[in-house]
Amino acid sequence: MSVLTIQDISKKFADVDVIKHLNLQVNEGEFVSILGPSGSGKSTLFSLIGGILTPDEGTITLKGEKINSQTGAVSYMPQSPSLLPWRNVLQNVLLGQELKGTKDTNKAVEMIEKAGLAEYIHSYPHELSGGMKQRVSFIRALLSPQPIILLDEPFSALDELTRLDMQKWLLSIWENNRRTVLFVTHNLEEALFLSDRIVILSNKPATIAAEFVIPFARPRKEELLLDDGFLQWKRKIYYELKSFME
Ligand SMILES: Nc1ncnc2c1ncn2[C@@H]1O[C@H](COP(=O)(O)OP(=O)(O)OP(=O)(O)O)[C@@H](O)[C@H]1O
Repeated sequence: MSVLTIQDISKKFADVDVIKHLNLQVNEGEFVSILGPSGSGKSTLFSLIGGILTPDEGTITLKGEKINSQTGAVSYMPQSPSLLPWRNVLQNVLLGQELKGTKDTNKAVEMIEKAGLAEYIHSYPHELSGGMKQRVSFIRALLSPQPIILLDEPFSALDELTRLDMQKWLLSIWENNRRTVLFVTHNLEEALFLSDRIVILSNKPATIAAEFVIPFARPRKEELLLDDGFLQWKRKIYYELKSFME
């Protein structure tokens, strides 16, 4: 069943077409990644879905309801963790639920413990590392009641090893929860490792240039990254991406 349906949306800034006639559907429990050249309109697309921007044309529908220009309908995790500095870890995790009037402290505590952050539950953001802040931010998104989570390059600021740790962690948490996720990344390997489906945006004006259903079984383990099948897929999508950058 489709959770998010984007129908024929277009967006211009001044006279420049940034998104043109873009169609995309995300199904219940699916993990879909969006890959595209820099400046192709990935963040603009997220701002449209999040209601921060209004499309010039087209419709964005969430579970059958039109959400053009509507903020708060989706759960959003930005590139840098936007934790409130005056709230501790538990209070930050509960924020998304509080805004929607549904608070489940026990579940929040359980998730924080599962994330290996039990001893930091009453710590403040300035006492956490970058990876820890991202975990808190992701748990908050995961526990928010909206039907879809948008993740905008959540690991881009992390070093390579922390990034791999975070990918493995996110995957294990997600495979146990199966929330519907739309994920933006520049990193092809990351998209392949995490996703059920990868969508490639064309250069500006952005439209869906190609789409791949990723067949690797779940749960996925780190060893997959070295598997021949994985490398073949990486090559295939790499050439597809490259053809849009030339
Ligand atoms: N508010 C705005 N006003 C004018 N132009 C804008 C605005 N926001 C974005 N753009 C332009 O729209 C295009 C797409 O930008 P966007 O940030 O969505 O791309 P992106 O794919 O997320 O880029 P990156 O991968 O580098 O983060 C760019 O050419 C950008 O300059």
